[in-house]
Amino acid sequence: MSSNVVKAASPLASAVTGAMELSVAQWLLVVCLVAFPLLYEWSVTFKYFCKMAFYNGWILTLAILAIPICAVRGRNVENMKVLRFMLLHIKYLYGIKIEVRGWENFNIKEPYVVVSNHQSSLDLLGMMEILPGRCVPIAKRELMYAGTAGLACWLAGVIFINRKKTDDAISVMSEAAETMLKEDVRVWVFPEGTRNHSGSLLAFKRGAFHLAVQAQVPVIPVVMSSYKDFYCKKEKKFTTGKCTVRILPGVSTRGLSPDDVPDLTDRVRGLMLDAFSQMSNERPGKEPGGGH
Ligand SMILES: CCCCCCCCCCCCCC(=O)SCCNC(=O)CCNC(=O)[C@H](O)C(C)(C)COP(=O)(O)OP(=O)(O)OC[C@H]1O[C@@H](n2cnc3c(N)ncnc32)[C@H](O)[C@@H]1OP(=O)(O)O
Ligand SMILES: CCCCCCCC/C=C\CCCCCCCC(=O)OC[C@@H](O)COP(=O)(O)O
Repeated sequence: MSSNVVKAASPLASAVTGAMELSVAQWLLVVCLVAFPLLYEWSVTFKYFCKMAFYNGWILTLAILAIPICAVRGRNVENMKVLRFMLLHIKYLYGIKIEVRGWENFNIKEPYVVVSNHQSSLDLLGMMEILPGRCVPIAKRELMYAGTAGLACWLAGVIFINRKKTDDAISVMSEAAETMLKEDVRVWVFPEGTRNHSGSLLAFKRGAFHLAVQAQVPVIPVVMSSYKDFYCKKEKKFTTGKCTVRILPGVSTRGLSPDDVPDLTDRVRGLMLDAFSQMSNERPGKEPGGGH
């Protein structure tokens, strides 16, 4: 009888002894494996940091794959296609539905300058969704030093500007005007010049419009709807959601001179602000015609 009791208790006993034999590192692993999913579901903030860390980490990792493919061509705008195809799936990983309107406005053979609003690094998703052929973004110089992503950007012909040195930035953009025409390249600029998640548009810098006037090419405004429903840096919120990207009709710059740039800038910003407000009113749960 007593030997039976000993036998019955032995699996439990050996499990307890086994558990006690776990090293500190193994215990930590067990706690992490249990705590991580619980915390992820329970804390909106924890989820936000995990999703942002993975977003950046995944881009840096994808860049490792992109670099050797792009290196075959050397620094070349055609490499932008490689980056685009590498990044297109991220919206599925994050459950972000992107609806595009106005594709027909990109049906222009000649080069043009795309200007779009800049809410966060997530803009990369909307940008890659619609990026036209032979189109490169203008980016702050700091991005060039973002490890593998910086190198991939350089190989894809991204134009880097030093925002701290206006003269340098202007001369890089003047060079870009020549390259656009000589090499049939389109340029994507964020005229707000920095990320802005205030729910509106900042004042526009004029570089993009000088560029378009110098090259005498149209400006095509692109507006991405507010991410407010699924992403907010301040509240540390990042859920799934929907974003609408609208490509507006091109604005001609033919015959315009540098003196017309302020007016052109205001006109394009006005068009984009109208579209942005309209799209904010269309957000699910909002009455059409209601406020933001
Ligand atoms: C797999 C791996 C994938 C990796 C990811 C890949 C994707 C990466 C995507 C990356 C996305 C990254 C996204 C990003 O990184 S966004 C951040 C970087 N982008 C920008 O900043 C672009 C927008 N900025 C501008 O256009 C600015 O105007 C610049 C930078 C040019 C100067 O700004 P600054 O603040 O220094 O000066 P200012 O604007 O007060 O201008 C001063 C005066 O100069 C005049 N002026 C301006 N321009 C020109 C010109 N061309 N010819 C003649 N004149 C010109 C202008 O009218 C003004 O005069 P006035 O009017 O007051 O008399
Ligand atoms: C070994 C070195 C590791 C470095 C790690 C760097 C982490 C960065 C990782 C991945 C890069 C992701 C590419 C995201 C591209 C979007 C860039 C972006 O949105 O830049 C912001 C810029 O428009 C405006 O800048 P500010 O709002 O003025 O600030």
